[in-house]
Amino acid sequence: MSEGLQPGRVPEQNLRTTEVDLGGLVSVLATHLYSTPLVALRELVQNAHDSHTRRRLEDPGSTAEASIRVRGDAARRAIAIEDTGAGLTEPEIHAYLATVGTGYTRLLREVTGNQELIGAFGLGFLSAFSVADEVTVTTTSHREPALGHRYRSRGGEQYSVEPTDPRPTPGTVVELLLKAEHAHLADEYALREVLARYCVLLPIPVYVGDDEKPVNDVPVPWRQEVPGHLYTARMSFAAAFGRRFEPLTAFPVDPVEGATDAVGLLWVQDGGTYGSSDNRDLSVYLRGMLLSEDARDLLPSWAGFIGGVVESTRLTPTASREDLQRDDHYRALQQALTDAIVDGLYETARLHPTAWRRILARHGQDLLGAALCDDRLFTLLADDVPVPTSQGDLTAGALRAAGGGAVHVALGSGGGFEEMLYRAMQVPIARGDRYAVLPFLRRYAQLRDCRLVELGSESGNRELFRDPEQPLSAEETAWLGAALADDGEQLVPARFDPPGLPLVLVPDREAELKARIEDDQADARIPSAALRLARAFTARTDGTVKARLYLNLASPAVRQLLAAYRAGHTGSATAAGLLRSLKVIMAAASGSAAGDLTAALEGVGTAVAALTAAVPDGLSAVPDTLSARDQQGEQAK
Ligand SMILES: Nc1ncnc2c1ncn2[C@@H]1O[C@H](COP(=O)(O)OP(=O)(O)OP(=O)(O)O)[C@@H](O)[C@H]1O
Repeated sequence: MSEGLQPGRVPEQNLRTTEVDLGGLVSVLATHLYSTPLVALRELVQNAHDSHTRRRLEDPGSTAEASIRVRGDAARRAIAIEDTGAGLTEPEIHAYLATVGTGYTRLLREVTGNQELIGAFGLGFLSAFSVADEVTVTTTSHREPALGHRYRSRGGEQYSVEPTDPRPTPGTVVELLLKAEHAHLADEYALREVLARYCVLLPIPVYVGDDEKPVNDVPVPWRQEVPGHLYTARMSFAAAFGRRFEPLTAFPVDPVEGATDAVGLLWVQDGGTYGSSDNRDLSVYLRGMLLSEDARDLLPSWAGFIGGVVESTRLTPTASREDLQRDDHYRALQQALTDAIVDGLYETARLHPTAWRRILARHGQDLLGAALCDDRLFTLLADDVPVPTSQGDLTAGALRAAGGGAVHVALGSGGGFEEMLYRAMQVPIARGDRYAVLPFLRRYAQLRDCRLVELGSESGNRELFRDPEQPLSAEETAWLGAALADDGEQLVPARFDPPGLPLVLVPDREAELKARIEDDQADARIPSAALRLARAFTARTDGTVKARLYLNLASPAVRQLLAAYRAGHTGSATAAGLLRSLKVIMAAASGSAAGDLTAALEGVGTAVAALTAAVPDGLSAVPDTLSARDQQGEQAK
């Protein structure tokens, strides 16, 4: 390292002061700091609110009614924000309002420790220039009620202050002459809607236009002292706040000693969710002002059905105050919210059975996934959450009872021979291909000590396909395998019903599932915790056996075939070829691809031709060494 680059070695006489290009800085702060022009409104209402708090601290005897009124004048393309707070003296205008990065509010909070004061950075006022061509501030300080001052600026870089008539009572009006592209902000309907959300937690009433009813008059449940009506208050707040969905239930967020001071309300939203849908909706307030309308990352990823509002003084906003620093407190709040949801769902199950039933019906799929991500939820939901089955939604307990003590789950996407058999027996089968169903039932079976029959896996099929009474010799098995099975198929001698069915091909659903969840796309569709579990379960299959070919040794056709083979009957190869064709045709009919259907159909014709070719000549058998084609050739001659 050269000497000049070492820290702390710059000679004193070389030190220069950094120049600020004020115009550039103002433009960046005013137009690029915030993501939406609506933030300017929030900042100005926040200043009005701080000014009331300041007035209360400095002038406790004041009898002035604290209120904020926002007016829109579409014809003049103007908005005015009016408060009856502390006002500003002329030196304060220069020192605080017109000095970027310095505000009185932060000083006041540091001196008084008052946590209701919102302002911190001394930047918010600049946002007015992001929406307005011209900003006028007319103010009278409560310290000098006989004086009025008017600040005026276009663009924020230069400003003027001139004396004017004092306001009738101390306070401030900030007037914005809007830029053409922001003219819509002057519409009072729009103002009402925006301010109702931004100001819902502010204690001072905020009015729009000449309204007599403030936009923030919805009682805040966690500030109520009427425990008797608390649930009703929570539901009304959630209904007023949740824009997209009705609430099904609502529960509190309470401070956690040593972890977070956050308070608020969470609710379960109406409106169906699916495994992959994410309607998490959380608004975060800091000292009463809306900081983030989409703080979904504070909620657990499995909680796609939760909406809510929280406020905390310990979260640290970014300078734009539209997002939060990911610090220790943020993480503590994440944990607290997860716990609040779990506790809230327990409370709902216990105290509000009707709501609980609706939640289970609406969000069954999401809850299956949630149960896999949190043990407490698994305990709560294991016996209540509906599982999709071949006979509609059933709880795991009902599935188990109907399955004679075992829970049956199909790994495939419906259909298939094994499912058909169970349907005939009236046993409901859970849809293992649906989101979270299979890992949920595996966990259920493990914890509740019950048998899980996975149709489509080797072990599940063993339930259907019993071992043969007499095992085949290795030589016979090899001959049958070569004659009947295609690549990736494993021949399994067995016994099953009905006896008329000689063989059936069953794809290995576990191998199919493995291929599906190892697909890159799975990451986007399935929450990671559920995916991890599912992958752990399919790790036990290597996927080389794609299908099992169960051969029914109880079937007369197969018995006959074996007898012919054992007797060295020359027609056994032809008969085996016929069964092979039958296998392919049946698999095609049940929707699973196996072998070449056209070749199989041709094979039937060839076999029939071969078996009938000898009859006219009175021959009892066709030479075994000839292939079907050769036989046809012979015939043609
Ligand atoms: N309506 C008002 N009444 C009285 N004083 C005001 C008003 N609006 C702004 N001020 C004064 O101007 C200062 C600067 O305001 P500005 O909005 O830029 O920053 P802030 O509110 O202090 O901090 P932040 O950037 O965090 O909002 C405030 O600290 C306050 O002293």
